[in-house]
Amino acid sequence: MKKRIQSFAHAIRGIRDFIACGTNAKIQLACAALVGGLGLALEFTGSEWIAVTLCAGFVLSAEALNTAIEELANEVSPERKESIRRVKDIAAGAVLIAAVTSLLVAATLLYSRI
Ligand SMILES: Nc1ncnc2c1ncn2[C@@H]1O[C@H](COP(=O)(O)OP(=O)(O)OP(=O)(O)O)[C@@H](O)[C@H]1O
Repeated sequence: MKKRIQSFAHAIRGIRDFIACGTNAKIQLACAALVGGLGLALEFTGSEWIAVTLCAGFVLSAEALNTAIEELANEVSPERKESIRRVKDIAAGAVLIAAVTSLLVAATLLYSRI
């Protein structure tokens, strides 16, 4: 049980590091707060809240993994390498996929309200 609690504490510390060192994380959290405010103003339904919560979690998780991969890549290979470029670009691509998907969901939600 102590081990489980420790793992949880490590994960919380990881989230704190992610927010502290990443500008993108702060921007994405601000966007999530904005969408939350919009949801309150527009009185989102239960399924609309589920959709926006999943999207926010999806983007933030992708960004956290991207940040972890960048940190690891910088540590393992500070010199420029084609393989590291690919790794970093693919990880950044994952964030872009999550962000574009979320924007499409947001656009669909807002369109359905017009
Ligand atoms: N060691 C390297 N070898 C080759 N290319 C690299 C290397 N480091 C970075 N790059 C290239 O520069 C880009 C930007 O890398 P950088 O580490 O600066 O990320 P970043 O600007 O913090 O990116 P993000 O905006 O995704 O957080 C990478 O996507 C990659 O194309």
